[in-house]
Amino acid sequence: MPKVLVSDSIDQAGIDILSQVAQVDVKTGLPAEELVKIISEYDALMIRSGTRVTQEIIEAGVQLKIIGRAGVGVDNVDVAAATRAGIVVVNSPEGNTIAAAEHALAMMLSMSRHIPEANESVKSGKWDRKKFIGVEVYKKTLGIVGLGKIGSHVAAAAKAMGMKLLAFDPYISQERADQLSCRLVDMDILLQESDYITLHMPKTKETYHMIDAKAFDMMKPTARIVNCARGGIIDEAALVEALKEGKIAGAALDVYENEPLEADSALRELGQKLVLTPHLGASTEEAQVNVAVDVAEQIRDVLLGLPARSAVNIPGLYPDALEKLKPYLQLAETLGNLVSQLAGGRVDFLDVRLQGELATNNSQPVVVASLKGLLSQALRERVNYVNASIEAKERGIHVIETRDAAANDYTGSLHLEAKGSLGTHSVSGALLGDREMRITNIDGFPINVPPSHHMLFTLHRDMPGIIGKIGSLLGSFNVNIASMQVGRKIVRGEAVMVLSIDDPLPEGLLSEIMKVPGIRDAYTVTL
Ligand SMILES: NC(=O)c1ccc[n+]([C@@H]2O[C@H](COP(=O)([O-])OP(=O)(O)OC[C@H]3O[C@@H](n4cnc5c(N)ncnc54)[C@H](O)[C@@H]3O)[C@@H](O)[C@H]2O)c1
Ligand SMILES: O=C(O)CC[C@@H](O)C(=O)O
Repeated sequence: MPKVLVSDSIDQAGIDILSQVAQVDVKTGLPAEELVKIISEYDALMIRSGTRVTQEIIEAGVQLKIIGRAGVGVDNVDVAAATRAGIVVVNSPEGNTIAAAEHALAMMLSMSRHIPEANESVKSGKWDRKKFIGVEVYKKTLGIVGLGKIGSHVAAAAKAMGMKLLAFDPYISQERADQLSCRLVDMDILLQESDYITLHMPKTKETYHMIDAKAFDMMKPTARIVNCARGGIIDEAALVEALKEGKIAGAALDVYENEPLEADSALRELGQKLVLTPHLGASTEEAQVNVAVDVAEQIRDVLLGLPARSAVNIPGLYPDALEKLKPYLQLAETLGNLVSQLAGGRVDFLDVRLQGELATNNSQPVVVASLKGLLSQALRERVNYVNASIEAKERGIHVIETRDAAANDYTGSLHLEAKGSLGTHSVSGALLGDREMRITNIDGFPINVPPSHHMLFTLHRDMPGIIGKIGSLLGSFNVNIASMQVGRKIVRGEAVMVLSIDDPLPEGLLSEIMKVPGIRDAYTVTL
């Protein structure tokens, strides 16, 4: 039975799903050194934001097949290292959207009405009403940075509260912004015109310290900022200064550069102007069930050999889409493997031509499968759907993808051309009746053969007697021919012969074949 380690607290609904297929060990709060020591026993790791999955942990996880992040942000996982190691990383992109959006709104309102301090004051026996005069959000301008899933929900709710909306998101269309009633502006305008600013983008090189001293200088002295996205987007030292100097009126933070927030952080000293919560954006009962179930189901599926629907490092596929694509994936792997054996050496360019229905659907996995097949000769079981693209890139293989939606004789077909150190070779293939694979072309010669485990290909001159000679030669070495086909472009010109044979060619037979008059080349392939 596979083993799953759950290293952060996860809703029981997720544990129940995992327990159907695996032994589940829940060990929360492990120090990194301890995790490195035990991870080699596990096939899957399930985390929230509390565990940092470093390269060291990934390298120690020799059995790991999947890392599941019960939440959105995977910035606590070294995804590049996981990809290199062929480990799928999955998340739950939508499970906590509403929870995080509602938390941002709650922060905005509680900051505006001094709810944390008023609550503390009443509980300490006071009845102070003058101290807690707040401000309304109605008719105020809200600047939303990052108009993705959470930002969009915030926009809809804020609009309903009567706020005017600005948005900055370099990757969002004008049309989407219009749908959400947001005026798409550049960041400087958003900083200058907003009464409230709420951050909902990922932490990237681009967004790290995006809100720095310069940004605070541009903001209104009455402005308030909320960060329920990621620590590090706001420069905390600059925020402390901006609040102390009255450059802005208030801030509310759920996330921090270092979590847990240091006990002596200057942020803890800022009183009423700053509302702090300990990364609670996703902490609702509903969201915790959503993310736990979403990620546990994906871990279960991957352990059962099925694909994950929200993998961040491979193209995700829903089961029905996969069911349709599966025979093509097999075809692509077979053709990739075949063309690499025909190429016989280093491949520098792989031209992947998708035709018919393959050109119109989400066929990125077919390209990945072609690369997996191509690299399988060199890397064997080390190459998989997760790392095939990265391995190809690291080997300097340029992939050119072309699509032609016009159907030929088949509903969908695939053509691979490999250019390498020993020349150029190409293969085409298609499916017969949805499932049966056919090789339909080799190096420009039309054929129609099912791939088989052992195959012999010859390039020869199309002339009488040659097929008989090859047949007798194989018979004299006791090699049984399962099927044989010849493909030619013109009569008595060049031709290819493709033989499916029951066993590998015995030693010495290939050189005998090469001696047959008219044979230009001969090679064996194992698929
Ligand atoms: N506090 C929490 O507990 C909590 C919970 C859930 C999500 N989050 C965080 O909230 C953030 C948003 O999550 P989401 O689900 O909405 O993600 P999303 O991918 O749906 O949206 C992110 C948006 O940010 C935009 N963006 C990227 N770079 C940008 C840039 N330089 N400037 C402006 N916009 C940029 C993207 O175009 C996208 O529209 C993430 O950082 C996520 O980790 C936090
Ligand atoms: O695990 C959590 O509670 C936080 C999750 C949140 O930060 C996310 O990115 O989904």
